[in-house]
Amino acid sequence: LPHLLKNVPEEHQEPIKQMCLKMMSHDAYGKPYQWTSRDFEMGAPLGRGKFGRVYLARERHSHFMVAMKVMFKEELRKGNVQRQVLREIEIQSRLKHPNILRLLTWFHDESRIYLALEIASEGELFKHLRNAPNHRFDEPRSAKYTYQVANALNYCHLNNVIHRDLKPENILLTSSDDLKLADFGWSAHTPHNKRKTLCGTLDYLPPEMVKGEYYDASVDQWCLGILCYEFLVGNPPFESNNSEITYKKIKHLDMHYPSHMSAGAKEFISGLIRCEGRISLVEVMTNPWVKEGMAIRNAQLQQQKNERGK
Ligand SMILES: CCc1cccc(CC)c1NC(=O)n1cc2c(c1)/C(=N\C(=O)c1ccc(N3CCN(C)CC3)cc1)N=N2
Repeated sequence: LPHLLKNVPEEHQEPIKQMCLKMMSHDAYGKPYQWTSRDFEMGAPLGRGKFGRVYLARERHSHFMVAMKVMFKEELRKGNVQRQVLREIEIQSRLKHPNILRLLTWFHDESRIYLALEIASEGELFKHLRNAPNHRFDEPRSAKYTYQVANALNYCHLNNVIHRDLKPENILLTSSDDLKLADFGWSAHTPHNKRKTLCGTLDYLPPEMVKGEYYDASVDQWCLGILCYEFLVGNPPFESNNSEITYKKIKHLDMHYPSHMSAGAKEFISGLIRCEGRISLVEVMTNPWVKEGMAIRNAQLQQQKNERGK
């Protein structure tokens, strides 16, 4: 709760506490309060994914705002993804971290499943990447976001979860320029040595997955390297319009660094995009290029805030 309240002005904190007490409350028989869609007023649509739509919604009594993700059971059954959604719910409801989108509660009726999620008011990160000058972020901004994703992934690994589907489309941005890892549909509990059915974008797949070999949590370090490269360059390093070529490039680490990239960034990324001996997530968070970049980004934002405040 404290981290949810951190950005909330004093006078609004009480209704939120009431709502959270209701969430954690139990009736006389110890049964937790059962939420239904009637507890919420549905608002503007925020976005849509393959299996769901997300709307702004407001809890009737506390006026607490949530992002309500609505999925149709029939669609999930047809797409054969019910198990994934249940795993997403089970995993995301347990994870509590400032850079992981909170699943506040969930419920269902005869035809739909509802996930009441934390709001990220700046939406999908990849839209900000595409709209940035030259379709790429500067090094301080890329370093800060890389730090925050590493922090979230490290927390996941400490909780025996690997995300496995890291990409800009699955990351949301808040109004305080913080990232939120969302969409744990492909996450899994470690140790997880089963083969993963290939799906989604190939650009982020590590060599061990491309070759169908066994893999461990370090796949998330590889994906973090690809993500950081995409922040800095605007596209992932092995991208091509032919999946066979993408596979080959991944297997042979056939990539190049554009001239605008600093030596610190290149050296950092090459510590992640490699077959063996990827640097750990803690080493990512203590890397000089990452730490200095993050400090510069936060100082720039503070400067902008002071300017606005004048
Ligand atoms: C159902 C949608 C879906 C499917 C699959 C995976 C995911 C996670 C990324 C999701 N989204 C999801 O779960 N989401 C959970 C969420 C969430 C999505 C969200 N915000 C937005 O989607 C959003 C979009 C655009 C936006 N504006 C666009 C125009 N700008 C000028 C101002 C800002 C502002 C907010 N907050 N919590």
